[in-house]
Amino acid sequence: MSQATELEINARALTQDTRPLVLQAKGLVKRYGQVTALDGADFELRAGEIMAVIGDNGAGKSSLIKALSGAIEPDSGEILLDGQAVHFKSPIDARRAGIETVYQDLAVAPAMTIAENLFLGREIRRDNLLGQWFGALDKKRMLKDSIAYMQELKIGIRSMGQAVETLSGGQRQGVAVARAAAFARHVVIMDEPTAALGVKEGNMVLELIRNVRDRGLPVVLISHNMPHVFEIADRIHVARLGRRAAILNPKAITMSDAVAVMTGAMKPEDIPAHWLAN
Ligand SMILES: Nc1ncnc2c1ncn2[C@@H]1O[C@H](COP(=O)(O)OP(=O)(O)OP(=O)(O)O)[C@@H](O)[C@H]1O
Repeated sequence: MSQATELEINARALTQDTRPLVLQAKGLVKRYGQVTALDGADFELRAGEIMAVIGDNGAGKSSLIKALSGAIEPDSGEILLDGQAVHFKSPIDARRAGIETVYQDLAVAPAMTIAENLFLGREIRRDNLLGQWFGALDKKRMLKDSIAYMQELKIGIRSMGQAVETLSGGQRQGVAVARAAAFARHVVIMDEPTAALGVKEGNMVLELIRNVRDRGLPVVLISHNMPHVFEIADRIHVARLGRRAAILNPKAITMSDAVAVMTGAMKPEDIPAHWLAN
């Protein structure tokens, strides 16, 4: 082994990330007839990080995220949450396990208020006979909790009683992110959360994603927007041909380096060691 390589390996070992793995996938395979969407895909997410997932069209990003969030069942491979094997048969299973997903097409109910949206499907019942027998809702408590969540995430919305349809795109996305952050116990997955937004609104959502991470929830962020990825990601998972081509360190590379790995212009075996994240 050359001295340089040995030094590089030692330097990497010294800075090895020791934060626990929250979510992990090993060798996921998913076939649709003749098409192999996932071809032995690995994935990892550590506590306290934002992991961006990038890849060309058809690279298997959505299939990976769907497997992690219970929307599809892989044909083979393993998913581990906090080191324990999990088998999600539906998105409800993943939610119960503490994984919340925010989809691109905004799963908010426009005619309902912000507070109602935050608690949609998880309403708090009154802690008395009316609640127990007739399912009466504790609206006061939900309103109070909504205000607290939105303040914690620094989302500036004046009234929680406002219908979501009266909000801007960025604010709506904020409601969807806040809901996920409020209920996720382990992981928040976001599929292109800034795709439909203008510059200012996109930046607001990026700030929100940082707040979610800083509150202690690791985030998986699928995005085609390279500047956003480089602005916010701690590490970058590159999906290619149904596999993980590399985990890159955004602080050590340029956007065109990432694109080279994404497109295959840079082969995984040729990637310089200093481009890689621990
Ligand atoms: N339900 C499905 N039926 C058949 N083929 C599918 C299905 N879902 C995905 N595929 C195929 O699997 C491959 C990977 O798709 P996937 O959507 O995971 O990629 P992606 O990286 O998210 O792409 P994009 O950026 O275009 O959304 C593609 O060739 C796609 O056509």
